[in-house]
Amino acid sequence: MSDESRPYRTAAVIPAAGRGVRLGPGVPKALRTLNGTPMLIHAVRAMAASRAVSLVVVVAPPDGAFEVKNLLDEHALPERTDYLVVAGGDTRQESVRLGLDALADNINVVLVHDAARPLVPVDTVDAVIEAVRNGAPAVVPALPLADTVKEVEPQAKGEAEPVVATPERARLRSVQTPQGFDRDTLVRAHETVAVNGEGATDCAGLVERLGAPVVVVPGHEEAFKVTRPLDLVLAEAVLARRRANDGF
Ligand SMILES: Nc1ccn([C@@H]2O[C@H](COP(=O)(O)OP(=O)(O)OP(=O)(O)O)[C@@H](O)[C@H]2O)c(=O)n1
Ligand SMILES: C[C@](O)(CO)[C@H](O)COP(=O)(O)O
Repeated sequence: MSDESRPYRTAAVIPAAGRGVRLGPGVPKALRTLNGTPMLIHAVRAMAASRAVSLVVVVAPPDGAFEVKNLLDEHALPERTDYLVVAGGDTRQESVRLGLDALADNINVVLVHDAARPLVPVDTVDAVIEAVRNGAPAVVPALPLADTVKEVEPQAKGEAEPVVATPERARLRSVQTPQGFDRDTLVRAHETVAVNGEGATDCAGLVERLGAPVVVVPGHEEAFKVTRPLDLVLAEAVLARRRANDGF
C-alpha cells in the first residue's frame, strides 16, 4: 500500500502487557522468543511491514516498559516507523485504552494488534487499513470456523456441561487482529465502556455496543494467536517455513 493517500495517518497499538497464563510459567508472553526473536518484535515488524503504518505504540507489561524500550531500540525497524512504549493495565481493554491515550494528534486510523499474533502477513494488515480508508469505521479480519461450535451451560470444573444450542456454523467467524478503526470511533467506544462498565474481549465488540457498523475482511491462518504451548511449536514451524521459502 502506498503512503501517497494521506491525509490518512495510521498507527498500530500493540497490547503486549499480558502475562500469558495459558502458555504456562515464564516471562510475559510477548517477551517469549520465537526462533530466537521476542514475539513482540515479530509483531512490531508485522505492523511496520505495512507502508501505511507510521507509528507503533507498544503497550508493555507495567513492570517491563524499560526492557521493552531497550528491545525495540536493539531491533531494526523501517526508518519511516516511529515507535513508543507505554505501560499497560490489568486487562487487554485497559491496555488498549492506555495505548490510545498516547497517540499523536494527527493519527486518524488506528490498528489494534495483539503482540500474541506475531505472524500476521502484511497483506492482511493492508486489507484492514484499506477497508477503514474506504469508509468502514471498524474492520475485523476473521476466518470461517473449522469446528462445529456448541453453546453450553457452564458447570463446575470436571462436570459434564449440558448443550444449549448449536449455532449455524456458516454464520460464525473466528476473529483475529489487527482490527482497524476510524480513531474517533474507537476512542468513543472506549470512553463509553469506561462509563457503562461492560467490557468486551475485542475492541470491535466495544464499537458494536455503540451501534456503529463493524465489517469483516478475510483473515489469515498465520495470524493465529499464540495462546497455549502447542501454538509456540506452530509459530516456530511457520517461521522456519518462511525462512526456507524466501530467506526471511
Ligand atoms: N492486561 C493485559 C492483558 C492482555 N494484553 C494483551 O492482549 C493480547 C491478547 O491477549 P491474550 O492472548 O489473552 O494474552 P494474555 O492475557 O497474556 O494471555 P492469558 O490469558 O493466557 O494470560 C496479548 O498480546 C496480551 O499481551 C494486554 O496488553 N494487557
Ligand atoms: C482480540 C482477540 O485476539 C480476537 O480474537 C481476542 O478476543 C483476545 O482474547 P483473549 O481473551 O485476550 O485471548
